[in-house]
Amino acid sequence: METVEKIKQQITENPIIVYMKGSPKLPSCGFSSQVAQIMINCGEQFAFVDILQHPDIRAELPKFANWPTFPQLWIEGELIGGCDIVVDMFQKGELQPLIKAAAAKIKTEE
Ligand SMILES: N[C@@H](CCC(=O)N[C@@H](CS)C(=O)NCC(=O)O)C(=O)O
Ligand code: FES
Repeated sequence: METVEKIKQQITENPIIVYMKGSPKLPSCGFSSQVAQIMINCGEQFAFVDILQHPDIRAELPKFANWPTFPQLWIEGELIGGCDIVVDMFQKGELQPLIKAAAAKIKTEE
């Protein structure tokens, strides 16, 4: 499958997905670690892709997303942002409702 198709499939099939360096349990970069910690804190399941294991996605996603860096949080097929934005939204209490709403939809669909 073409990389862009793979990305589209991932963001469609996973209502909450983080593209990051390393894994939530073992992040390979402080920015990815911060976002993973916040996601864990929100208490809902989320998917992740370790872009260090997927150089094709690392190369293609920034073009597709029009966002140059990692991590990237995507909710329901839309880019929410990187580390700065996620931290800011979390601190303002704006992230949790988004996560909860997306997670609630997953639970209803099951
Ligand atoms: N200010 C950024 C910090 C993230 C960042 O600068 N990421 C860099 C270093 S980890 C990056 O992804 N560079 C491109 C790459 O490594 O492919 C944010 O809010 O997400
Ligand atoms: S890997 Fe060096 S700043 Fe993220």
